[in-house]
Amino acid sequence: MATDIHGPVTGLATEKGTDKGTEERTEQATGTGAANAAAPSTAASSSPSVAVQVDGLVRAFGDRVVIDGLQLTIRPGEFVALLGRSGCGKSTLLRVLAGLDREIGGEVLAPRRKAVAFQAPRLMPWKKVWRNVLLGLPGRPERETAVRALAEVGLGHRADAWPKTLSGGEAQRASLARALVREPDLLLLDEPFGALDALTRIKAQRLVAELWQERGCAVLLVTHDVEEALLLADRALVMEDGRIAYETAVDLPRPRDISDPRFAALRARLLARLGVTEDTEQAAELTTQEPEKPVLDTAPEEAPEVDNEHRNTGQPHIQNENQNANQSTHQSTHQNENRVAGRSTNRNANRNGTEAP
Ligand SMILES: Nc1ncnc2c1ncn2[C@@H]1O[C@H](COP(=O)(O)OP(=O)(O)OP(=O)(O)O)[C@@H](O)[C@H]1O
Repeated sequence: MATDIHGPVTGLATEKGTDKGTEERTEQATGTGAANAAAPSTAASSSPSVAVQVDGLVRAFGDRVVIDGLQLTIRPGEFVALLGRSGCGKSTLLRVLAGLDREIGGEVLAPRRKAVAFQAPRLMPWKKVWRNVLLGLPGRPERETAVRALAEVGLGHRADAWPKTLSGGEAQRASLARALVREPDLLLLDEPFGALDALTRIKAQRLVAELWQERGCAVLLVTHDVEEALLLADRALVMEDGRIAYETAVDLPRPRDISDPRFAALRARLLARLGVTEDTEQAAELTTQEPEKPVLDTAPEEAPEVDNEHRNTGQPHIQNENQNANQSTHQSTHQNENRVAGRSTNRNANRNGTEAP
């Protein structure tokens, strides 16, 4: 499975057992920028309460500091949405977490098993769909492994198709199958629905919600869509000035209903925070009723249990408000076109005939 070590300094990856505990498949990377790339590696730490821990992350391109002392914690199984204005560094952060960018400062702790799905499905046109799904997997994975993953996203019947014969939604699902086949403890999604039409997008959101609930992995979803964030996530973050400037728990029952006044209130508040609200007065009123929590001014009520002697950077922790959000049980994910992300133990039983995108 995924074994890449990220960061300019290699950390020690641990794989203590064969069970799926995220805490036992965690890797750490530390760095203080390219200048310190030869610093000694640190031992990987593990904690049952943390899937991702980022302390003081810095990423600059030339003179331009895009990520500037960022702090982030994601719990195992937590679904987090990352919002922010274009160019604020969301994809850069995701690439760091994915281990695709090593020129960093600060410390990053992430599961060894992680997978990324981008907005563009990035399928190799000269390989059949099932071979695309297995791309990059170590060993000699069997076709059946790919077919199973494809079946999970409703594409089992297209295993032998060529990528160019897939629709946009099908290609995105194949990309998702490629991520899932890695059995990630952390699934990184970079605007995966951005290129899809509205209906396909809704179906794809449902599919991701169902897969998340079945798999139980932590998810970080980069999106520009506030509603999408609120439909899917336990917690929504806003990135600004190279940091997580704001976060809010999405403490709403699933499946979410956009007509729920609490949904509307959260939406207005997030839009206001992003500076794109159409109704500034309403947002201001809502903000007054329930004040925003600027992350960097918030005392850590529940500091994540990170057993890491290198973790004390003296920077404030991110408060996490979503202890139980992904533990709630729900009946169906298809009650309403505007509802997504219901928990089901039997996905097929709850699809109510609705096809995946
Ligand atoms: N390899 C690179 N070299 C130089 N600059 C880069 C590189 N990658 C990203 N940047 C710059 O870093 C900034 C953040 O980029 P990033 O793609 O992370 O933003 P984003 O928040 O994901 O934007 P969007 O929402 O538009 O996708 C941008 O100004 C971008 O131009």
